[in-house]
Amino acid sequence: MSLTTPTTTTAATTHPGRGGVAAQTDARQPTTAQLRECLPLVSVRDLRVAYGKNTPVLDGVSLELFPGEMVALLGASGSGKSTLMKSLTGFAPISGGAARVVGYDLTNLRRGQLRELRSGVGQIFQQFNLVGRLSVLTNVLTGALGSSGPLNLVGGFTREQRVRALDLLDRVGIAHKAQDPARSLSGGQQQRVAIARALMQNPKLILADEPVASLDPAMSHSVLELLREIAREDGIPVLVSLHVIPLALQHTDRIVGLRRGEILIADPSARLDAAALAPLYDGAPATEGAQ
Ligand SMILES: Nc1ncnc2c1ncn2[C@@H]1O[C@H](COP(=O)(O)OP(=O)(O)OP(=O)(O)O)[C@@H](O)[C@H]1O
Repeated sequence: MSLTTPTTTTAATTHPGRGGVAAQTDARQPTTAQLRECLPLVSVRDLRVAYGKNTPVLDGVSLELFPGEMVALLGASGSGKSTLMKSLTGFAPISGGAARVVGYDLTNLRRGQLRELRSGVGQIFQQFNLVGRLSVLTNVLTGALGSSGPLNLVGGFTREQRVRALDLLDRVGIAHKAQDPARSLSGGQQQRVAIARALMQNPKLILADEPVASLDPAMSHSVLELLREIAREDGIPVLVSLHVIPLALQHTDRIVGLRRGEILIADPSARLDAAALAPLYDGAPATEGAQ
């Protein structure tokens, strides 16, 4: 199926948080059923992660991510959200279960495959992780290093890479800042640079660990909208951990809720509300947030 030319309407475009406006369907978006026809790009079964000899941080977690969907990972502090994200790129120790990520079997990687896997996964972090003294353009270009080798930063990037990086900056709305040092940008702009850098990798999957935790409400909405647009237009699944429930309800297709290392909730966002998500936080409404 083509994710760029779907013809039917979808309930996955519901935005329950937008002033109570009734769901609008968008004929350009793929339906959930269409997405499910694709093979999952992430398939995790009964995943168990334990640091050393400690009690497992994740125990029996199963999860699939399909092309084009944006999925929120919710849960109280310490529930295992970052650990789950890290485990998908081999940064957390898997001690049981099965995990297949963008075609690689994480429990049975051959030599060199971990680097290949990581180069196919775009990662977005709360603190943007840009090199502040380097230009915005160079920061985006560094996204190409995983596939073309570290010497390129010294030897220079190709004209094609520069054109692509500028196109990506245009796409995220900050091409006019291309030559500015990254540190001179606002937090929201820096996160857009980080997203452009991730796209420079030609990722098959994007993992965004609390990408809006340092941003004001308006910026949070616009960054999440950008990520959702990328998921849909490029067919890239985006897994995003969030602490603000209304943002998750408004901007994602599905919500996966962790409590103490186990999945408690896994439902389309349109079928959930703050009350349904309260058990993730042992009933405390602390994370409903004001955004
Ligand atoms: N490298 C590590 N070594 C040992 N324990 C760890 C390590 N990383 C995380 N943990 C533990 O794993 C548990 C889950 O942590 P994790 O960071 O995944 O939670 P989280 O849901 O992302 O939390 P937060 O929302 O606060 O970021 C915590 O008890 C934490 O102390």
